[in-house]
Amino acid sequence: MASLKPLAGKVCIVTGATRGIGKGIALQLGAAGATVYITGRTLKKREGDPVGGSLEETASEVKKKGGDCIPVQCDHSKDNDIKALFDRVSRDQDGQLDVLVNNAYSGVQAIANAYNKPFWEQDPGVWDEINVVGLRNHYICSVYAAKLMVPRKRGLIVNVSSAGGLSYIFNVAYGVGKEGCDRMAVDCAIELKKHNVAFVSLWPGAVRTENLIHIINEKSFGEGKDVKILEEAITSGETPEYAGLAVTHLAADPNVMKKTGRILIAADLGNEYGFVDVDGVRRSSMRELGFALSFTTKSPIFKKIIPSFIRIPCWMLSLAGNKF
Ligand SMILES: NC(=O)c1ccc[n+]([C@@H]2O[C@H](COP(=O)([O-])OP(=O)(O)OC[C@H]3O[C@@H](n4cnc5c(N)ncnc54)[C@H](O)[C@@H]3O)[C@@H](O)[C@H]2O)c1
Repeated sequence: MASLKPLAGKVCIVTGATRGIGKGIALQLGAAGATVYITGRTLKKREGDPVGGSLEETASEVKKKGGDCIPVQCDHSKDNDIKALFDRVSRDQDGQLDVLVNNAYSGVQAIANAYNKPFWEQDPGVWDEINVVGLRNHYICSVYAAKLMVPRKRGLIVNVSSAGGLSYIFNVAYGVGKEGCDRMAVDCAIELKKHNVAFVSLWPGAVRTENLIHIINEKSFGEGKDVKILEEAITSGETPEYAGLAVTHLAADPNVMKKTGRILIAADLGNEYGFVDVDGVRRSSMRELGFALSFTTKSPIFKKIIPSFIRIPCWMLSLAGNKF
């Protein structure tokens, strides 16, 4: 009997999947029936690691959800490791790669440590901590993925980005990196379109990852009203699997090429495809007027009184970038 799972027979790579959003995406792709290659530097569980997470643990959880998961140790700051990953997938799968999720990120702790410090007071190395894995590596992975996808005339590449690509959040190196992720999706999509390969940028909302929860417990962001609001947004935020549901629905969408070259907000995809978070919560998009006003004015009343279908159009959102 044919499998009913929507991604049966699809081959996916999720980079940086030992924990956090990468793990959430791997779990959902696996549950949807895909063969999922996951990458990271840590193969086995490390005792005493305060954040935790390993390739073996993610692979075992993906398998429990019924997916096929292949862990590949890969340091995404090393070009040779990245090339070896794509060589392996090509060899194993006879050149088939359907989905690449560029998610690996090494900057979360650095961002927290530098919170509220202007760029000139930060160690300039923070740029590399954030953008070598979080931007440069995404480009290199995309080159190798496109080499596999273009001849087969199908595929989907997703950059995991954030609203930091639109306007200032956290720090300069973060925002420039996120805007780079978004622009990479837009520009690569122009060149890939005639080959029927889609490239999008995905903005999750605040996500309660293991790493961020650890950082909050350690008080790495410091103290103060703004920190409290940030911490509340994270602790009540999306589960890491919500971004996974977004990617899974995109990967299963026969019309995904209509979305190529665009920035997609995870909660907008939840509304469009009709999914809620794995904890049962309907997530709000930053494009919902009530949500946006409540967030900017720090007053929950707008979210309560303005219906969620009243939305800010995307063209108006881009004005918040304020670059002209
Ligand atoms: N957490 C949030 O609230 C949130 C919201 C929106 C967007 N995002 C974005 O999602 C992405 C993932 O963030 P996260 O919060 O899950 O981060 P995280 O720190 O929890 O996880 C990052 C993953 O990348 C891996 N990694 C780091 N350096 C690596 C390297 N050199 N080689 C291989 N793997 C490496 C880590 O081991 C881990 O598996 C980032 O682009 C982040 O900006 C996060």
